[in-house]
Amino acid sequence: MAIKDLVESSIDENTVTIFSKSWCPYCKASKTLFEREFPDVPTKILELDEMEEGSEIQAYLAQKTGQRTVPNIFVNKQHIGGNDATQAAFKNGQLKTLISV
Ligand SMILES: N[C@@H](CCC(=O)N[C@@H](CS)C(=O)NCC(=O)O)C(=O)O
Repeated sequence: MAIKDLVESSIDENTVTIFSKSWCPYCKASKTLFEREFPDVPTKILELDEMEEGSEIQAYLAQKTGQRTVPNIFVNKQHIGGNDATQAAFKNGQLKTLISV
């Protein structure tokens, strides 16, 4: 599958999509937040460091979102951003609202 299709289908087919790296502490914090607060919400986690196409996916995401770092998180097809943005969106209630859409 082309990189663009892989990324776009992941975003389209899951309520929450987290582009992550397995060793990344910010990614761990975001994954823990979704596991704890939204355990029943369909969530796709792609560990880019464990995928052959990981670097290409990261490059495509940078082009698509302007964000080069992981985690790079989407909720209901909307780009949220990294861990800082995700934690802030949780605290102010936006994350719950977006998930419920
Ligand atoms: N403030 C960012 C920090 C993200 C960050 O620094 N991520 C590191 C990994 S822990 C990263 O993406 N480094 C570049 C890379 O791995 O290519 C956030 O909240 O998401």
